[in-house]
Amino acid sequence: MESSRKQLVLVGNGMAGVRAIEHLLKLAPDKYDITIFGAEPHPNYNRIMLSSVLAGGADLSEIVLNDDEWYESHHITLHKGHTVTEIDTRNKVVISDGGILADYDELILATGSNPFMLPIPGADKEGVIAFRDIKDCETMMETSRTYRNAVVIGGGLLGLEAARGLLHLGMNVSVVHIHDYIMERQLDREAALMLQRELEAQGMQFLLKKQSEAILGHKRVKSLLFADGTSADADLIVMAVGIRPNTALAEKSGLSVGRGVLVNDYLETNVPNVYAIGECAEHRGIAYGLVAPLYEQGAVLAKRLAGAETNGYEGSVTSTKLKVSGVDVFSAGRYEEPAGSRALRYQDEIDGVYKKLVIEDDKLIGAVLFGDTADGPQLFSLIKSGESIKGQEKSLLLGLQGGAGMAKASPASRLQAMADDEIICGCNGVSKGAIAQAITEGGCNSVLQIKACTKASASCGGCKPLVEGLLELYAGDSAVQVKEGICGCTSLGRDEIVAEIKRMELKTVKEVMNVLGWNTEEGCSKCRPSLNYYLGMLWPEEYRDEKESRITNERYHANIQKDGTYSVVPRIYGGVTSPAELKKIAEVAEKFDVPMVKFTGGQRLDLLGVQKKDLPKIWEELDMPSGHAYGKTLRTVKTCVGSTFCRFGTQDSIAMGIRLEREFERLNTPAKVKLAVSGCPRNCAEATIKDFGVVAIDGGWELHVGGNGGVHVRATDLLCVVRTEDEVVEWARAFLQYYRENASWNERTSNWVERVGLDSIKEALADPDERTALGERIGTALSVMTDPWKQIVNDKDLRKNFEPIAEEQDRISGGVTA
Ligand SMILES: Cc1cc2nc3c(=O)[nH]c(=O)nc-3n(C[C@H](O)[C@H](O)[C@H](O)COP(=O)(O)OP(=O)(O)OC[C@H]3O[C@@H](n4cnc5c(N)ncnc54)[C@H](O)[C@@H]3O)c2cc1C
Ligand SMILES: NC(=O)c1ccc[n+]([C@@H]2O[C@H](COP(=O)([O-])OP(=O)(O)OC[C@H]3O[C@@H](n4cnc5c(N)ncnc54)[C@H](O)[C@@H]3O)[C@@H](O)[C@H]2O)c1
Ligand code: SF4
Ligand code: FES
Repeated sequence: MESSRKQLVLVGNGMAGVRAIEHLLKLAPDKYDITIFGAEPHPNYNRIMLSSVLAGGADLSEIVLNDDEWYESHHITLHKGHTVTEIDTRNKVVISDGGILADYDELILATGSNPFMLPIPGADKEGVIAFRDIKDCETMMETSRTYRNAVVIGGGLLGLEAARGLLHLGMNVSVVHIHDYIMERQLDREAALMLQRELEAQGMQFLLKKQSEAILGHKRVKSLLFADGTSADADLIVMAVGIRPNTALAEKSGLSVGRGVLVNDYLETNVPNVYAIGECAEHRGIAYGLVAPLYEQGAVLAKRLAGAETNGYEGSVTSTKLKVSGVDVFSAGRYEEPAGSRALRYQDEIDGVYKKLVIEDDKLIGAVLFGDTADGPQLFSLIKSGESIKGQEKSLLLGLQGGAGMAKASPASRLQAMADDEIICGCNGVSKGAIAQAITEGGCNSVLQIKACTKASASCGGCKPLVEGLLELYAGDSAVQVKEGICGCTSLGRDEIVAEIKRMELKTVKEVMNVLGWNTEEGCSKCRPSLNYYLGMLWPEEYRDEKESRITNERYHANIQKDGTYSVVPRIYGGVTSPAELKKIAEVAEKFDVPMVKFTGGQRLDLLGVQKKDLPKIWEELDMPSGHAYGKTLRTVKTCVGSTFCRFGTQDSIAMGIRLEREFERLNTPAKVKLAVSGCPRNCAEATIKDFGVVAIDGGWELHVGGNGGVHVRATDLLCVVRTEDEVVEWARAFLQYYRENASWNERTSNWVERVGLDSIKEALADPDERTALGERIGTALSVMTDPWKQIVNDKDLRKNFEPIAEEQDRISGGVTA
């Protein structure tokens, strides 16, 4: 039987197009058979969040907006990885590069934009990319593992967010900008200079007034040459110099195209039954590059397609917020003072606050805020409403005040006066009405619940003050301040989870998720390994470790390398080996054709480039304990030669190091733990950048904690000075157990010590009874830990996990990666 539904085809599986479909499904769920083509091999994801992924604030798996199941459950045919190459508007059919044909009654084009790539010589070299999609994000993360110098061309929103992410990844980052100050499309000079200073303090370098002329290098980029003859070293160049609406398909198909595909207030193009929305569309001369207007367009188009009444789309006023942690920047409307306007400025160089309001005919037409952006959402709503702010200008500049009238009103009465369809969360297109409904009818009583229910505040976070205001307005006393959850699956923080696991004696990951009301069925790559760790830490003797909740390296007890091979690092206590041991390692390396044998920074031998299938055989032949170079556990104890051989040495650092390594090998810890022992204050073993560092002094030992030699170098804090080797071990046991019991999963001691403060740790460990109790608990944990490779080598079933077929199954079923 032929379907009575009309055929709707969407080209472009991105934020604007899919949002329109979501609206349509609510308005007219049965009207259309829907087919979506998407050039990217992913379901619809939140492009905005790519900046957060790069900066370490989110995982790629967390940014999916509509997963494959969503398409299936709404009977949408999704062609992922298919680019539509032709539209036959006469016969109403589209054709993809893979040869798929789809008839349409109505067709939506939502093809987004292409990043603009400067057409300079060398722009096609390896290492020159844009920042637009998941692939670019992955390339940057991958590149940062091998290369040092990154150059971002373009000091706009995208360029600065990319630069911040690359800094987080440990690269040296220079931002090249063509003007004499950054973000000139959103900020005035004063705000831009304050921003630049702040970003420089974070480690970013700026090359201003630079015209890029050529990219040099053989196959891969080596440097960027400027018109003034100077150059910058570059292993990676990210171009962030603006975007161009992606109109090629529309143009080829005979649609009218200006800067974007031309549309009227109903998002109709010049060809009947063909619509365009999102960044590819041009409406009243504007092609937008932010999501809020695209969502507004999507809502109008959905009404049009559903046959519901709509006044059409009349254009949008936009606001932006830079998503860089530690920096608050907000800009809305006209910031550049057009003729006939007046500006009010407030600048506080001590606290780093700058505010500027632009006023025309007694109306607020623009605002720039730096350092204190709390009033941003309210100022933005005044800009949009166009109401008079006469007499209120100064109070608005210095902070919103109470009184009569909208401009003077308190935030609560201001929110009350807003229309229900006014958008509160621009990033996710959530209206005041939708949030109010979630609170009054949906029972949400915290910002986190509103986020889970409506997506408001889930992206840039700029609307959070408004969401909090609405919560206060509608939930009153029942509103609860909930701390940020450990991930998007729960609103509970680490301490609450650990306390509840203990109180209710929860014993499995699944049980914790069920009992504590997880909002996802399977959890995610953040909460699953965390829960696995907390359960193992709390119930060392009973808990059965869940392999599937471990990160990939821990599941295979080996570090996966960039080419998909693995590494083997046998344990060499204290870094002291013997000719016989070296011979054995050499023979194994030769026998299995190991491409590289290398000393690690922690004084161990690393066999690199090993195939997964060979891992059990290599470990069997080595017959040495695992060096645990892959896990969140004790890695190595680095030692100097100490008093046995060194003329400066006051104590036997080698013996101390070996003792500590034998004591704590295999210990599960929240994050990796590195130790070192130096035989005198010259500190050749670099103990003061380790998680637990021991430095010999005359008549005793200094114990140092919380050091880190990685991306964010941190020198240790002195915990205490002790006299004997036994005391060193006693304090090490107490410190490590206290860390195990109180830090969050994946939190290095350096971050933990900073967070909780050294004094609180000293206080907790000061009491000898408490140290003994902690020592006993770590003893229990250590007593149940076994060598993983001994176990695998002797277990036929476990060995099967390393066979190629298991590998393929694992790839298909997916797992946690980190
Ligand atoms: C890193 C980054 C951070 C950002 N941050 C913010 C922010 O904080 N706030 C904000 O408001 N905006 C932000 N933006 C901009 C925002 O992401 C875009 O405005 C928005 O994604 C545009 O939506 P769209 O659907 O029009 O285009 P897109 O999301 O780009 O979707 C278009 C899709 O169509 C596909 N496509 C193109 N041609 C074809 C074809 N012929 N056949 C099939 N598929 C095709 C493309 O592959 C793409 O997947 C950011 C953008 C980036 C890159
Ligand atoms: N937080 C946010 O809202 C956010 C974040 C990222 C991206 N975006 C959006 O994504 C789109 C792309 O962002 P964008 O920053 O690339 O675009 P943009 O057009 O806003 O900024 C590009 C910047 O590059 C500079 N530039 C141009 N040519 C240059 C050259 N040859 N050398 C050096 N600098 C040069 C420009 O002066 C400008 O400041 C925009 O629509 C933006 O709004 C928004
Ligand atoms: S730390 Fe002191 S004892 Fe150890 S090698 Fe250096 S100088 Fe010698
Ligand atoms: S405005 Fe960005 S998350 Fe709401």
